[in-house]
Amino acid sequence: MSTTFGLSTVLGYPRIGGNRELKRAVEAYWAGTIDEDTLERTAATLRADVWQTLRNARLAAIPSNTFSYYDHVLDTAVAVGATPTRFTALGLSKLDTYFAMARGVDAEPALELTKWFGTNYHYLVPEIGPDTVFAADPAKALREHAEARALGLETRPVLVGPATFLLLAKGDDPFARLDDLVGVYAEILAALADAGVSWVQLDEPAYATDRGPDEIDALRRAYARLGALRARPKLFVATYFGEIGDALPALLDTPVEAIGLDLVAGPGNLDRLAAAGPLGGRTIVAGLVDGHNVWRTDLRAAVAAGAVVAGLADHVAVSTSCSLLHVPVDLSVETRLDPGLHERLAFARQKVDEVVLLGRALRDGTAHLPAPLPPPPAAWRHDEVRARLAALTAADRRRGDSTARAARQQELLGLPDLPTTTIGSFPQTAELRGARAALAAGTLDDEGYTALMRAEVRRVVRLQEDLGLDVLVHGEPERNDMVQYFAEQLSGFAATEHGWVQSYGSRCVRPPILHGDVARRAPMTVGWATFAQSLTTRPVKGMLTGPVTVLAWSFVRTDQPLAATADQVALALRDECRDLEAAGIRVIQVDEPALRETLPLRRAAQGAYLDWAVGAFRLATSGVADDTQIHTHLCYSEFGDVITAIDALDADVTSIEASRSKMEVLGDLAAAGYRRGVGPGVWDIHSPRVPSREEMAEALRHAVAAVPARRLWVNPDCGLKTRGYAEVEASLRHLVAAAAEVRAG
Ligand SMILES: Nc1nc2c(c(=O)[nH]1)N[C@@H](CNc1ccc(C(=O)N[C@@H](CCC(=O)N[C@@H](CCC(=O)N[C@@H](CCC(=O)O)C(=O)O)C(=O)O)C(=O)O)cc1)CN2
Ligand code: MET
Ligand SMILES: [Zn+2]
Repeated sequence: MSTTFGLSTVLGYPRIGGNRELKRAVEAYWAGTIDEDTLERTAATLRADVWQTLRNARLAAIPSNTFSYYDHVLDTAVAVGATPTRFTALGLSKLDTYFAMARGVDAEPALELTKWFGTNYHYLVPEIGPDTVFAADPAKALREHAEARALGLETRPVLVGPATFLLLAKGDDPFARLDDLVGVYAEILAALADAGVSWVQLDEPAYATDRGPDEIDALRRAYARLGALRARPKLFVATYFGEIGDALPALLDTPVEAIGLDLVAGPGNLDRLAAAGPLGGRTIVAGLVDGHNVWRTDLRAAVAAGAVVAGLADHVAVSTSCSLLHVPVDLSVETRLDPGLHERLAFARQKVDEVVLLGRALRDGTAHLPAPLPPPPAAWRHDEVRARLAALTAADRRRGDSTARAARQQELLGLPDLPTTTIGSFPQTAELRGARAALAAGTLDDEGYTALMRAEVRRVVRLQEDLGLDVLVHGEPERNDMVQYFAEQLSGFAATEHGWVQSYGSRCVRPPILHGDVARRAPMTVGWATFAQSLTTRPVKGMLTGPVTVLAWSFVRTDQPLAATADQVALALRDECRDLEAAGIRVIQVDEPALRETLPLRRAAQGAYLDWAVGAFRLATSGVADDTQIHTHLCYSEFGDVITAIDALDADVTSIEASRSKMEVLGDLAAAGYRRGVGPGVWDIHSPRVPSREEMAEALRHAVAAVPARRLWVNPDCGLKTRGYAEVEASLRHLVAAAAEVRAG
């Protein structure tokens, strides 16, 4: 059994498989077409593949327990016995109880799903209260460790650390339960030690966000206590996603044997380490390879940073900045990427090689490092876009007075109080996805594809007219994804063929790669919007994705400030808005669901971010006349921290996720002086449940108490693409009826 840490490691690796095998297996299990054994066999194969890949790459220290059927925070909840009684009471098998927490069942809504720090990964929020009875259940970690051992590998089990686990939980003061929870972690550590585990990784990324002195003290106490256990594995506390400030000296006060620092998102961690004084024989695990972006590492700069760490610590290991969960699996299968781009990229598999290379370079010197990259291709530069950006003035981000705009728009649109609408997408059926796959495979031509999509738009418009919705959408059938669709049409972006990344549970995305200056080649959505508008006399909402969200859900260039890149995207969208307006579209929605997601974790950096984020949105939307109504849509977050920014977007109408938080956001908006149109979602579209007319009417009555009816819109929480038609029709029928009922008073 090795007791040194090893020269190189990764904090985690993608678990979905190179071809999304996990998605297919899990969805098949849910559909009842495979049984638990078959699912379990697929999962074991995927785990073995990952371990063998890491071993073959000669990675020194290999993690385990990084696999998950749905989410690693949920796995940790299970490991500490924190399954809420409302789920244990269902009397299901262990696996089905797990999936019930993740997805809900008829009788019980799922745990809340929310953003994992600043990423597009979503975790399930543990529900912890004074009555939660913690109990150690190390079965999964033990099993994975044993599986790897059977392959001849000694691995390091990974768990979310106790402090971060509670800081992510919701309920009645979860953090007050830290002492109890640490007791359970002690039992888990003892069980792992019994099985011969020599190192455990406990992840504490919550300390990259602002934490008070009490929370930092609590971290110190927790690890002092775990460190004092007699029979335990060595402890590696991994932090990531930024600078951890005072949490570093706190951890150094404890006996933990290794500390991981993100030196990509948190370069200041290096100064902090230098100021920390003697490191007492500890291993510092230097996160030098970016786990959250796809660019190849500047190996010479990374070795230099690693050498600084080596000068401070007795032992250094090289690692990724965070888990590789957030990047695609393997670049080598991308055969259609431009060679000038391909050579600049590293996906998870390639990043493992970089980590190994860096570990060796720190030990043996830099003689064997590959040559540095040539400068980026000249064709990535777009001088016209740069000149346009340089010529912008404040007036380009300003529209007329919003109250006057609202009056003018109402005159033209003639909508009732409590107008009804949807957020954009209608169900992405197997037929639609199949048609897109056939188009890509060359078995369906452009004309055939367009005809199928138009037929779908026609169907969706008729359905909305039949349901009696007031502002219609075309349904987005032609979009594979709300970001990728635009990226595929803009210059400056590349799309991958297989570059899937887990977003939540079995749902994946293929984030495009934004490598050069962004420019619009041609209108991107006008044909679809005008086709839909030609089918109805009701207004059809044009549908675009905003600059912040395009950046957040892409892999973005790092050679210029994000603000500049966002403005380039905004200019392309500005032109699109104008073209939609010129084509007779009177309402345009520019979605910004990621506005809150990319808010910097530290308050000190938030103001500057919100300035450029709001500025880019306004640049995109201020080119239209005052009588064109601009909507925006926000979801997947708590919006308390960004309410002022929402107002500053200067959209005429904001639809916002609200059904699970019981319309709380309306009070926040009113308090911040928000006087624009608002559509708090009345239907939680993340669940297959069909809400009744009564419950939506009830939510609306709540809402009219906070917002006058003429400013209140009625809509679901988000788009309907992941739902089926049966639920969508029934729910929308109830939604329209609820609006009519509340309108009638
Ligand atoms: N980028 C992004 N991030 C987001 C969201 C979002 O919409 N987009 N929404 C929030 C929640 N996250 C989500 C992430 C993914 C999905 C989602 O539905 N993903 C789909 C894939 C969407 C897609 O890319 N579809 C493609 C490819 C579909 C596909 O799998 N095709 C089959 C073949 C088609 C067939 O015969 O069925 C294949 O490639 O094997 C298309 O429609 O063209 C999935 O995992 O199933 C939903 C929400 C937050 N973050
Ligand atoms: C994640 S926000 C989704 C907005 C988009 N217009 C849709 O309806 O799908
Ligand atoms: Zn949404």
